[in-house]
Amino acid sequence: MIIAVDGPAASGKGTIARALARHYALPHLDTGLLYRAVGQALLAAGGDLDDEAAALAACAFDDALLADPALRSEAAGAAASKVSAHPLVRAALVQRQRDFANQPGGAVLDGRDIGTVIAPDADVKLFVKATPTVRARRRHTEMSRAGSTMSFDRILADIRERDRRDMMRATAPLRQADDALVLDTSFLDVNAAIHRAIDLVERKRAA
Ligand SMILES: Nc1ncnc2c1ncn2[C@@H]1O[C@H](COP(=O)(O)OP(=O)(O)OP(=O)(O)O)[C@@H](O)[C@H]1O
Ligand SMILES: Nc1ccn([C@@H]2O[C@H](COP(=O)(O)O)[C@@H](O)[C@H]2O)c(=O)n1
Repeated sequence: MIIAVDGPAASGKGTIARALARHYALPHLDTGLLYRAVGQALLAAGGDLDDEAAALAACAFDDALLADPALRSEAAGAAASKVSAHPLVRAALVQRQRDFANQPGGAVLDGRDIGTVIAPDADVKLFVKATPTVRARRRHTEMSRAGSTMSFDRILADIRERDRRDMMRATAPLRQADDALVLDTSFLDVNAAIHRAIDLVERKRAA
């Protein structure tokens, strides 16, 4: 079974994708990490995030980079959002993601274009969303716990900017697949969101 989980930043899609992978004993790929690694590799090489050729070269990053905790930072997310708009970068990362999705037994992938581009024939597609304010509050809590002093307002502005960039880009923009099931987590805690996701998968499988 292939499960595609898409949605905007801090909507909870990673939390849900990991839980679904555990529940169904499937491998999981956080595809955002790939774009974060490209951005990080490019910056480490002194490159410009707007330079598509340099960003393409950074797609050959060392996989050890995927374990770097620095990839989880807001700065890495913002860099990822910029390099991910380059069509050549997206093209360079497609096959790796499709191979992961199509492995025997299936997989869970989360990102922005899983249900629309990477795995358009996925058995189940979830589109996870929450209001920008709720997402910013979650991110603020997460970052404060990790020692960050970034203000709520700044995080909210970053989230809005990332949404705009991800939705407006020409290639593989963030959008809900026509056959995706929507899961709004704005008023659900983590456990309730996970239960709802499992329920949606079960209903889809039974249909
Ligand atoms: N339903 C929920 N209620 C409260 N907090 C949540 C909920 N879902 C996730 N969180 C928390 O919100 C933060 C963002 O969640 P998560 O990393 O799953 O989002 P994401 O959509 O994968 O983000 P990104 O796109 O940046 O990778 C985490 O700190 C997570 O623990
Ligand atoms: N399938 C994907 C996944 C991610 N991106 C871009 O990467 C940025 C970081 O993603 P996170 O999920 O780790 O927050 C995100 O803002 C997107 O620009 C993508 O384009 N496609």
